[in-house]
Amino acid sequence: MWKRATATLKSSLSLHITKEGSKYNTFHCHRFISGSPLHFQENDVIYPKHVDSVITFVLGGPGSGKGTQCARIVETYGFKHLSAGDLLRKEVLSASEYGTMILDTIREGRIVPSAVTVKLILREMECSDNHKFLIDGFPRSEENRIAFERITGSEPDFVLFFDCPEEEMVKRVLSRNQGRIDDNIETIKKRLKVFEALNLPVVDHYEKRGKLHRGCTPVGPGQIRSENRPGKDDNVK
Ligand SMILES: Nc1ncnc2c1ncn2[C@@H]1O[C@H](COP(=O)(O)OP(=O)(O)O)[C@@H](O)[C@H]1O
Ligand SMILES: O=c1ccn([C@@H]2O[C@H](COP(=O)(O)OP(=O)(O)O)[C@@H](O)[C@H]2O)c(=O)[nH]1
Ligand SMILES: [Mg+2]
Repeated sequence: MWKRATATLKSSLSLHITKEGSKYNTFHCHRFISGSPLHFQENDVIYPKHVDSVITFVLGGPGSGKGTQCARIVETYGFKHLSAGDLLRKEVLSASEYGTMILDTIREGRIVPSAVTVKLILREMECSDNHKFLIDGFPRSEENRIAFERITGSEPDFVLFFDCPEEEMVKRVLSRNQGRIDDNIETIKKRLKVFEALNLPVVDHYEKRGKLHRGCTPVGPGQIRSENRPGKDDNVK
């Protein structure tokens, strides 16, 4: 799966690179400059369809290896990696009016309101010179997905889904050692429930749209195994 997914990414990339007259990063979101408050109007569309960025959503349960694989994709393909969780944690550390709400939500393993998360993602996209984005850990619910698609007026080009046995995810999160407030057994149990109830419907949605590329990462650090070739481990690089 991995080679297929990256080959598709690569060919899409060269298509985009050779497309004449493309205008990357010409987001019509000057209202949303870095540091601005996180307010949306009901009918805001701030990322019009004609913009030629490559958007890849990276989904999977807590500890499935999203962040790890994103770092490798960045090394190899030069995408800009945007981790929704990292952006939310950064917002907590800033003087944001939403800091307390975000922290409480993360502590309880729930999902932050879509308007806040979408705004943080778009703010980063706007500031980047890159036109290829890996959006890691978002959308986490159908509500997230619908909000992103409504506000940006676009769908992702690809969706990568890292499948991993629950037991392995729990083991990895408990030994992650990043000092995260939600990496404890109580919160993990809640996150896994939320993942199943709210995130898997997003995965199903993109599978039906033919955009989903599945992989699994239960085989050791930095490795990924293709579900199409069981037993044949495949280094990402
Ligand atoms: N294939 C793998 N095998 C074993 N451990 C892994 C693998 N991929 C990632 N890890 C480790 O598991 C933990 C969670 O990985 P991470 O990439 O942060 O997952 P996610 O972003 O999906 O929560 C990290 O400590 C990471 O080093
Ligand atoms: O789009 C998002 C991404 C993350 N989160 C919150 O941030 C936490 C940590 O997310 P992250 O992606 O960092 O966790 P991971 O899956 O990588 O362990 C989640 O459990 C949610 O509470 C959220 O509300 N919306
Ligand atoms: Mg992560």
